[in-house]
Amino acid sequence: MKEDLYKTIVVKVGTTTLVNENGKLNIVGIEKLVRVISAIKNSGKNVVLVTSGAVGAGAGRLGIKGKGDIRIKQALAAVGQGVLMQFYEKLFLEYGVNVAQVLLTREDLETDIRRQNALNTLTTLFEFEVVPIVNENDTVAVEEIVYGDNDTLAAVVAKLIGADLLVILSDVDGLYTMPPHEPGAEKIPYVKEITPEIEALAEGSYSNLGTGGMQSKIKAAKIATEAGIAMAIISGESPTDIYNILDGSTACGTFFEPKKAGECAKEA
Ligand SMILES: Nc1ncnc2c1ncn2[C@@H]1O[C@H](COP(=O)(O)OP(=O)(O)O)[C@@H](O)[C@H]1O
Ligand SMILES: N[C@@H](CCC(=O)OP(=O)(O)O)C(=O)O
Repeated sequence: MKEDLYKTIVVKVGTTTLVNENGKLNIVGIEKLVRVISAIKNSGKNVVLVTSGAVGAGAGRLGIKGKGDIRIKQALAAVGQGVLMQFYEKLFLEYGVNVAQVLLTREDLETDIRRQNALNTLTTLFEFEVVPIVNENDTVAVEEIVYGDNDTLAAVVAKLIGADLLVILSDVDGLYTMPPHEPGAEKIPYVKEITPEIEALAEGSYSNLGTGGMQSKIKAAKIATEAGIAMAIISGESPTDIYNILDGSTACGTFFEPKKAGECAKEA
């Protein structure tokens, strides 16, 4: 891994990578991810893991099917968040990496004093060489003040901590010209600029588990690249691709070029 290309990295993992369709945890997938993040951490970089999956894991634990209304989702998240953290704790500890749970709401990141407190906590965790594991605080985030998708949350956190790379792991290995289950869909390997044409390609989620689909990932890419942060969408099945990205490759999944300082975003 190149030492100086990317120093602070945010890795976001979606429910579709963490939880099987039957609601059980994807043990092999989570183990692979934890191993990669631990290796990156041990190479001396700062890493934040933004994890989804609380609602999905909670539904699996209680044997509840379907997404349900907001009240049900909040209760499921309260159950599933503990399930996820217990598993992350166990796996990261095997590699000698300490982790911390950080639950945030949009209000926390949009209120000056609370945003500063969140930043202080995250930078202090870096000083202690801890990997912060972030999720939205679903139990208290109600409709009007919710991000609702962790892609946006991950981009906002990346901007807050001055990250230089955001990697989004999904059940799809990048942005396609149309939802990948449609015949003729082709992967777009490199996005220099997020134009309205690029935005128009992205649709919502087609799975029972995911939230936001490709639309929220492109929204995240806009926030990140406009803040000068590179972003990649890669398959959750191959987290080792992150090593290649850290070595400077832009050939994995879809790579979004960051804007350079002084470059202005074009009006839509
Ligand atoms: N243009 C597109 N390219 C790729 N995926 C797309 C596109 N439009 C919609 N999608 C959908 O976005 C999904 C990924 O988002 P989502 O279901 O929210 O999963 P995650 O749990 O990774 O956040 C894909 O499985 C795909 O069906
Ligand atoms: N905060 C929610 C995740 C919301 C979300 O964005 O999900 P996903 O589309 O799977 O990344 C949870 O933990 O279930």
